[in-house]
Amino acid sequence: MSNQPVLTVEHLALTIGGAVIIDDVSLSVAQGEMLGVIGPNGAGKTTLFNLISGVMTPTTGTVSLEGRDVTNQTIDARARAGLGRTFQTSSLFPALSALENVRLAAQVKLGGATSVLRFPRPNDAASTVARAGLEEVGLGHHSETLAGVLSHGDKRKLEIAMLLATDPSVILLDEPMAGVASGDVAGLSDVIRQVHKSGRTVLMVEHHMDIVLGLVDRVAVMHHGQLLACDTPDAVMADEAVQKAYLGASL
Ligand SMILES: Nc1ncnc2c1ncn2[C@@H]1O[C@H](COP(=O)(O)OP(=O)(O)OP(=O)(O)O)[C@@H](O)[C@H]1O
Repeated sequence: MSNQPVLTVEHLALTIGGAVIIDDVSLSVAQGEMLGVIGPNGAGKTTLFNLISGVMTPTTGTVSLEGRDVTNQTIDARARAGLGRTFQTSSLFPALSALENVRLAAQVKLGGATSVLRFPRPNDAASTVARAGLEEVGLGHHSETLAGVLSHGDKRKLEIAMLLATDPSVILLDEPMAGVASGDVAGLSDVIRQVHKSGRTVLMVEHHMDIVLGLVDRVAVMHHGQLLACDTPDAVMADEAVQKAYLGASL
């Protein structure tokens, strides 16, 4: 991990119909860092991801990627600049195989027409990238399995493989453990750990506190649209304001 910030948000704010959703949030994430984003329901975590990824435009403030202001850039332009994102809801094509799903994502990155071929040439560039992505998330043995019949845990891994096929330098994971059976959580967090270890910068919204605290370098705590704390897991756990935000629940 270097100290060079790869993602910076400064004085980010979003007001909708008079309601303040995000309130003056500033933070920066270093190259190769893994940052967890936690906070009670409705705290603004997903909205923060929406502002970073370009799904929403802030009322004020800026988002910069590798020192370049991308605040007014489209989602696609940010993706081309190296920002990748998963959503809380699944973004898979259930009737296509795991390999075909990742292959489509790879085709988008490689350029040219996207097409779904039942028998793609096995060694074209997109297939090669897709197979590597599936191997990286431990789904190599499921390449011909239809995405729709995979377990929730494997679907999440497949979404990560699709993201990897677009070769992002910064990855936003929005509640990757949502809906995943408890027995699959450890395997999925191993995959996320590996993705991070391979040098990518990762931001992750996650409600499973034990998972977050065990994976990340720092934790950002959102509360009522504000950034309450952003520090190491130990420092955040000891922070009184954070404890209060969780209504006295022990973290
Ligand atoms: N487009 C919108 N219009 C109006 N209010 C919105 C909009 N998007 C989000 N909000 C409100 O902003 C607040 C923050 O929502 P957000 O989904 O970012 O919270 P969250 O921390 O991700 O919550 P959760 O953990 O439940 O997913 C909520 O009160 C939500 O109702």
